[in-house]
Amino acid sequence: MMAKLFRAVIMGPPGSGKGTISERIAQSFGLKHLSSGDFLRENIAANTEAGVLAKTYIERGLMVPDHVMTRLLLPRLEEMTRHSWLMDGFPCTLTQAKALNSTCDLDLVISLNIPYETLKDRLSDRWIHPASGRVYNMGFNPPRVQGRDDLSGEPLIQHDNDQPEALVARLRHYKDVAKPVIDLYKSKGILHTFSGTETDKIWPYINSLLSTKIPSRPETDTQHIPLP
Ligand SMILES: Nc1ncnc2c1ncn2[C@H]1C[C@H](O)[C@@H](COP(=O)(O)OP(=O)(O)OP(=O)(O)O)O1
Ligand SMILES: Nc1nc2c(ncn2[C@@H]2O[C@H](COP(=O)(O)OP(=O)(O)O)[C@@H](O)[C@H]2O)c(=O)[nH]1
Repeated sequence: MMAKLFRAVIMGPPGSGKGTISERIAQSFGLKHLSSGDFLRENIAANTEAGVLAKTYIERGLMVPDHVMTRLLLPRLEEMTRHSWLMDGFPCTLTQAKALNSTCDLDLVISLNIPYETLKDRLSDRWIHPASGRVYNMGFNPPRVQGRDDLSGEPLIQHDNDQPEALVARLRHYKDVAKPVIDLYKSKGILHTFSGTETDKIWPYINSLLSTKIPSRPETDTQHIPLP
């Protein structure tokens, strides 16, 4: 049992490997992987009031407004008093970061810095199982059966906004909104940036950093657990 709970955030542009690396961290260190996208999808599927509202933005390829995100996520994080967690996809604006700040003290922020050409190649080949958010890449981690989710066997889809035409605008938007968030975490001394073109080469550095911060594996439950 770890003496202190560990709270971390992973940031990076679309396609930088946040989800992929989060899963590895969750498996290796027992942190719960919390994903803002998964949480939104669950609220949409459950037809909650916030889910219905969020859907109207997501369907148009827009970010969900800050006040909706914070109202949805912060109460859930406050409930996670007994768990160490890694948050993927939140905060992504300064307003969200300040709101998170007032709820908990983060121990560490991982920022992924991946070249544009790499993001473009990865995303044009990203396939998603919409119900679970499980992600595949035809070269890097292909499904066992082409076009089908490994666990459910259901069809995989591609998102229009993963295609190169939409990517430039998404990246520009990410850079604009993420910069003040990154500056905030840098000023707090908790930011760690990793650059490269291959997740398998970045991973050992993240692994060894976390090994110095999290001495033992805190929980036996290694599964990805979306927020309740
Ligand atoms: N922190 C957030 N603030 C506002 N909107 C968000 C946030 N996180 C997620 N969303 C919205 C916008 C996304 O289009 C949608 C799905 O999120 P997500 O599953 O993270 O997919 P994504 O494809 O946009 O991200 P990425 O490409 O970085 O994996 O939810
Ligand atoms: N070719 C390749 N694909 C990768 C690598 N790392 C992740 N991917 C794939 O790239 C896509 C984006 O990764 P993902 O983890 O979803 O990134 P996120 O958008 O930041 O959460 C997915 O299809 C991954 O399977 C890598 O090192 N090489």
